[in-house]
Amino acid sequence: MALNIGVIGTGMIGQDHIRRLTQVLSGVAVVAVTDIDLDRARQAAPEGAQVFDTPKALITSDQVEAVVICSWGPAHEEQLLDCIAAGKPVFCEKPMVTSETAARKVIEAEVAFGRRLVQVGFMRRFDADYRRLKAVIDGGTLGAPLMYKSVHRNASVPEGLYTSDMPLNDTLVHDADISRWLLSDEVKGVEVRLPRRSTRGKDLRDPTMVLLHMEDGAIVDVEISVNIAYGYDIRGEVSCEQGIAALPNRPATVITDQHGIRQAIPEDWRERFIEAYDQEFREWIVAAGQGTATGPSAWDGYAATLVADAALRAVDSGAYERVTMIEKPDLYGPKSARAAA
Ligand SMILES: NC(=O)c1ccc[n+]([C@@H]2O[C@H](COP(=O)([O-])OP(=O)(O)OC[C@H]3O[C@@H](n4cnc5c(N)ncnc54)[C@H](O)[C@@H]3O)[C@@H](O)[C@H]2O)c1
Ligand SMILES: O[C@H]1[C@H](O)[C@@H](O)[C@H](O)[C@@H](O)[C@H]1O
Repeated sequence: MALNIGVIGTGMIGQDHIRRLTQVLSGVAVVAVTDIDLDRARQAAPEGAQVFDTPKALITSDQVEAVVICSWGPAHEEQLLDCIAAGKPVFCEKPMVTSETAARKVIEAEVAFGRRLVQVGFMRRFDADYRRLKAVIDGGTLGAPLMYKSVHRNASVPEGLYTSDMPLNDTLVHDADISRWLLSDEVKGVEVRLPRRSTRGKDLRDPTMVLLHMEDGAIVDVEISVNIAYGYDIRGEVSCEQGIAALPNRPATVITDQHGIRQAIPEDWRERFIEAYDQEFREWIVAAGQGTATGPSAWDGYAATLVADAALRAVDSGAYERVTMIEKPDLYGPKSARAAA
């Protein structure tokens, strides 16, 4: 029997996830959709799916067994809390929420419910290249990780919708999460450096350099550009005591013509992480079918939110900003990040 899903938010990624849930993956059916733009929801609705007027009506509908949230970050808190109140497994796109207070409310609600329901859309953890990179680090043959370089480049971001805090509370959250996961460690402090602005970014603070200080002493340098023009370029290199481990270049057809010899670069996240998104949903469908969630948790969403908040403070203060986490509830596994890895 297929798991009946309701999708909230039918913009770019909502439509892409509806495509994979209806055309790529099995064991699942999209039976309901909603968006504040109801016309967009109607256009995106797969055949036979009901269009709901509000997220709450969709979440509480008897037809819907599990929910996928693809609305804007600031809307996630209320929708997540409604899913938890309804006891329904929920996949929530990153950022889980956009403030520490909201993140703690989600954690408190899930802990009170007593079972994991939330998976956050940190798809890099499902990417085969990142998984192989982590296996090398965890294998220990290169010794302890000392530094990690995370390069995060978007060709462009939607003007007007992508606002000045978003390099830190929408884009950086991926690098924060993947750093914690790859290094099996928590972030204890954040610094931000602002280079000369790109004129392509107009009013945006772009590019941005962020230093994440990890508990074990490793330092991550994150280089974010959200208007780099040439494509979606994600790089990662871990520098260890006895060697370097890096993400490979993505294989792409080698084109030779009058302009030279070249390989195409993905246009955006949909292309670069297509297999990773498929895999994150394969794993989500299995867990949601059992009434729970695995994968990146509300705790991971909380941790990334704290890093984003600290980075935003660091922009204002120009100083090192500490990240202070609450004690990890048992629901989210071992207290130490290393034991949890
Ligand atoms: N994991 C990834 O790589 C990845 C990639 C893209 C986007 N995202 C995340 O997915 C979310 C959506 O991004 P997008 O690029 O699809 O944006 P988008 O603007 O294209 O789509 C968002 C949609 O949500 C709708 N919406 C906003 N608030 C709503 C509300 N309160 N209730 C119902 N509908 C609402 C909007 O009308 C819009 O149709 C964001 O949180 C973004 O950070 C993640
Ligand atoms: O919402 C998107 C998405 O998360 C992409 O993966 C990221 O590269 C972008 O910077 C962000 O705006």
